[in-house]
Amino acid sequence: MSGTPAPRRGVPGRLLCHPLGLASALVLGLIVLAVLLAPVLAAQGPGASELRDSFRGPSGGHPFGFDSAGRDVLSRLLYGGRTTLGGAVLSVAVALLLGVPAGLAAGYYGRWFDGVASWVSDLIMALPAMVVLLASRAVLGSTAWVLMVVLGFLVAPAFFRLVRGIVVQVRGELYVDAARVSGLRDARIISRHVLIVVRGPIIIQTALVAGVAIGLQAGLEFLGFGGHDGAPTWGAMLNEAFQNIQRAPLLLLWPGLALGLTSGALVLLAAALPDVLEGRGGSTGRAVRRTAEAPVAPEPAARDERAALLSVRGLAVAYTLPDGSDREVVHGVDLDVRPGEVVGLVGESGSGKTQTAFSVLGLLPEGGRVSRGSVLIEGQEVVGLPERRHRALRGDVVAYVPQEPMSNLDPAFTIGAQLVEPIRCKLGLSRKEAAARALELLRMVEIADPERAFRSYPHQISGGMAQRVLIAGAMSCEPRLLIADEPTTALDVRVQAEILELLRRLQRERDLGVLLVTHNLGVVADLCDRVAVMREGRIVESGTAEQVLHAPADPYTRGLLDAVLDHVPARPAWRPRKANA
Ligand SMILES: Nc1ncnc2c1ncn2[C@@H]1O[C@H](COP(=O)(O)OP(=O)(O)OP(=O)(O)O)[C@@H](O)[C@H]1O
Repeated sequence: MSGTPAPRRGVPGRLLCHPLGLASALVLGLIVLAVLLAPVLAAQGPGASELRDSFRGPSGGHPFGFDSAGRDVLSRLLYGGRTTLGGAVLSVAVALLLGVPAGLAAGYYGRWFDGVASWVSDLIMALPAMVVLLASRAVLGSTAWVLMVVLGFLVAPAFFRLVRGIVVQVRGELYVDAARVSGLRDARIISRHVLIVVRGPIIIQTALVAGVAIGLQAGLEFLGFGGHDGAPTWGAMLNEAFQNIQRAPLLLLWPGLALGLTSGALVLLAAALPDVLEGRGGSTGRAVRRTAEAPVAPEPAARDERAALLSVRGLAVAYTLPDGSDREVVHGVDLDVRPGEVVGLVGESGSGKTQTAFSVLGLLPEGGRVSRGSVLIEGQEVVGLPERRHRALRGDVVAYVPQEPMSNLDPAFTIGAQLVEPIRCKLGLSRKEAAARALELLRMVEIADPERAFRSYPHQISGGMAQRVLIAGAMSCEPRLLIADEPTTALDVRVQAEILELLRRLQRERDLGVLLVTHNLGVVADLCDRVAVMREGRIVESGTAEQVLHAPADPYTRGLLDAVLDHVPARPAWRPRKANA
């Protein structure tokens, strides 16, 4: 293995490199610090009032002036922040305590607990939060902290759903099975393998829920239902200021600003956290995960021979293992796809086909990176390309059709919603235009009733239809290169043939270049112009489909072809042992 991986920054380091994350964290940090230091920073106590100071404007020691009762506005803002932010922290804590363990247990164990917990969660989510809060105020009394606990209870399903959804996916991962097989207890598996996956989304959700909690709490207080027994809060200050809006409109500004800044900073922080937690974005080190080394420039002579659409030279992919060492899984792959050409990448399981395809897409899993080599897409080097620019290529120039259609569709959204969103995002169309385009795409992939499919959820359609939907999604931005990773493996034979026919038609009509990852030599013979055979991370043979399938040069390719069962005679019918004797 050549080269050492660049050191990976920690989360604080990555936050410092992310302008949006840094700005929002700074604003939040300053607000929290000011609120915590209220006794030091405030000119007087929050309740200290002098009637002769009523509505007095800003002055030296009182930069925000005085309210209707002659109380210092800045002091009340600082002390009020303690109650407002404290209430949000309490709500979030209750929501985390209820939602996360329940989501972990429901997702991991499933069965009756999942059914009951999901039902309760749906029920709570269906309740109108403001009405429940008003009703609980009437029943439980007007203590604000009690209301915040109720609010935590109401937002707990947000955590439950998030955690459960992720855990259900993780539960089926091979590494979780392996941990089970190796005898690890459930608690250990959850803490070691599952929590690590959900912690990022939980942190992001926490920032969002805190913003919602602050907004709801302020809304209640603004309506006069807060119940902090005279203690200042930003919502109550808004309420008081609103009553005097004619006399001193400026009084509305300060609590409004405090609420707006805090909620805005929380939302922006939540938007930045995915990049920060996954090590994307930022001004430096953004491609650390994917490319630890500067790409090796291709030889000038080789560059001339490189294909116009996709050209891979000397590609190596390495993973950093938990003990810090590196394991190279793809060792110097060369591959070309020209416009209008279908290239099959074949090889047995584990030979490195998917890793090669993911390197082109810039989607290597966590821990994996292109350790050397070059990948040109339409002449543009993508090894070392910042994630933002690589993302721009995905969909527009290169699209991907995955292996398991069902698990690649989000069960929570209709097919239409899942097609429309990326179309809007990538093509900048309005919702209506994007919906029309999605229907056109569904028609293009020969779905019999496109309107119905558009309205359906993934569980309401068949596997073959789901694969057509994914092909429709892949074609939405008219890509020039399609990477299809075992697109028919999960389907029955008849549907396989239909999907292959569809791919063939689209490829021909649009002059698409296709990289078809497969272990099925029948599919290769059916569809591919050229074939590259992979074994243990290396291309052992490549050539036209005719050459490779009919006159294989490498013993490994011959072995693969010999393993095809076409000419093997069927076993004789089973007969009872007695009859055999
Ligand atoms: N996240 C990972 N961490 C470490 N090694 C990995 C990881 N993912 C894949 N590998 C290794 O990379 C090698 C190539 O895997 P790859 O998924 O590319 O195989 P494949 O040829 O696509 O097989 P299949 O047809 O089964 O998908 C395998 O040895 C695998 O163990």
